[in-house]
Amino acid sequence: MPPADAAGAVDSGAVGTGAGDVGAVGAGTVGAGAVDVELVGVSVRYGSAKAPVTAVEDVSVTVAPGEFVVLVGPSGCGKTTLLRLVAGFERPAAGTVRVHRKAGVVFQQPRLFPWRTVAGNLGFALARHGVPRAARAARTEELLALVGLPGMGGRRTWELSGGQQQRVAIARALAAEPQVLLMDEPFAALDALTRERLQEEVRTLAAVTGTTVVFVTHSAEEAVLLGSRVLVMAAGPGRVVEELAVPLPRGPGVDVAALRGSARFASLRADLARATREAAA
Ligand SMILES: Nc1ncnc2c1ncn2[C@@H]1O[C@H](COP(=O)(O)OP(=O)(O)OP(=O)(O)O)[C@@H](O)[C@H]1O
Repeated sequence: MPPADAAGAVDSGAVGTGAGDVGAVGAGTVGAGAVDVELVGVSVRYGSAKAPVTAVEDVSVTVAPGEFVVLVGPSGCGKTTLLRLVAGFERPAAGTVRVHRKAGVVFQQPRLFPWRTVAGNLGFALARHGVPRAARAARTEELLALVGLPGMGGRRTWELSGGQQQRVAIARALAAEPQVLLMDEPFAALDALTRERLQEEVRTLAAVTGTTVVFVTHSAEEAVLLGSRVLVMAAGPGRVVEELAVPLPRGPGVDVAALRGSARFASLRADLARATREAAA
């Protein structure tokens, strides 16, 4: 992801358009049929005209409001490329990308401003989002409470653990009140315990707030735990080859530890592992 996006938020309903596509969609509206994200026949090419690399080819995906869609697949199959398209950081060579509501991005690395405090980082994002100065302190506290860091606004970012920094990055993305959260392997750099905690928090947060999430991971366990739907991709060129619905319970009352240990969870994870093995073959 480009450093220019260090603040981690996409300010408007991002729309990438390619050759022969249709027009833009404004932020803050939900299109007919209640779709938040639409990719139709999308291809992305990198490289030069003489030596093009087709990163993804003819991908069509729709994401409904409140869905938690996870992209999995082997390295190089185009997961990040699809997320970057939705974020508006890439333009398709063919096909259409429409994002009907405001999107925010969380990267693998927190990318916080080290010269600002935690509150300073969030205040910057709130200011960019147009929140008046007088309202920023209260909103900062609300965001910190939401990600499990109440009262931590005065801390320097380099005083925080990796997990705490990533929580701040999630709070920063939430500062713009996105209805669509785009998360690119956000927990990949964290230790196993912190990762599990944040998985549970994001799972609950998405269910409670109704936020739509598109999430990239390499982990079948993470995909099944978080996703209401998992899209399995294959490489060469990148494409979606299988889709798995995950009918597991969600929301604040769910015992996620028990869920992880359940036979149903194990069976879904095995189904996904088989599908990703086949995709990589
Ligand atoms: N800026 C770029 N220039 C040239 N090729 C690129 C660029 N970005 C990605 N690619 C190529 O596009 C393809 C898809 O890359 P992408 O990063 O989307 O895959 P990925 O599934 O997210 O991979 P990983 O799981 O390793 O992060 C790869 O072949 C990659 O080498």
